[in-house]
Amino acid sequence: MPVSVKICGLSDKAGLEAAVAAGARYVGFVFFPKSPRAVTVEQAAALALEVPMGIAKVALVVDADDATLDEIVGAVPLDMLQLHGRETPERVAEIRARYGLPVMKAVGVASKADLAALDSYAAVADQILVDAKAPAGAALPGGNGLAFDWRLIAGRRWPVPWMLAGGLTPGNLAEAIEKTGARQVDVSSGVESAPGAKDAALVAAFLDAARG
Ligand SMILES: O=C(O)c1ccccc1NCC(=O)[C@H](O)[C@H](O)COP(=O)(O)O
Repeated sequence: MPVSVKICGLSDKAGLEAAVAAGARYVGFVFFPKSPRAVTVEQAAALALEVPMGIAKVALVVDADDATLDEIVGAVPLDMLQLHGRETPERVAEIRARYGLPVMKAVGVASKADLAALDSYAAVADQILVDAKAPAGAALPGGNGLAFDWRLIAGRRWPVPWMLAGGLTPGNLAEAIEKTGARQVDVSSGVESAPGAKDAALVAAFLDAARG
């Protein structure tokens, strides 16, 4: 079975077209103003209209309040919310109930101590994103192009679908899949020529690597 790919941090039509042409299963829009990949609600709404049926449109938010989420969900046709901040399991459940959209909770992993959180979130979210933990003081809570030690999650499984993220590239994807058993993967920096600029050739190479 092929590995499903999410291309995150799409902010222009060219990047989106590259992800669609290459065969991405999910496309992600980042609603975090400090990010080089940030989109406005208007930009995301326009991009979302270009996404063919069958490709899930994911809004990535960081500790968003209800007013912010109301605005995004009201304007952008979405298939999933990705929570990439310090949202508690209770807040995850609240957002899921309020918007009626599947919710994927990102959990940062740097050491064994971080693994318990994956179980807690897997009990309330529709999917979990197993990502590298952002370094202390990092400007961004994700999208830093850093990998974690994949051996930490080797053989681990959760009761919901999960995605592997963090520092994936066309060059290391095969090893990451082999070591973790991931059936879904998420990438942003590893398919960019500069922060925020998706590179069509790298996107295609990443999807090729996912197909094995
Ligand atoms: O990409 C961002 O700028 C970003 C900002 C704030 C929170 C999360 C962000 N990105 C998350 C991702 O793109 C991915 O879900 C994941 O962290 C993998 O990123 P990368 O290591 O760059 O492939």
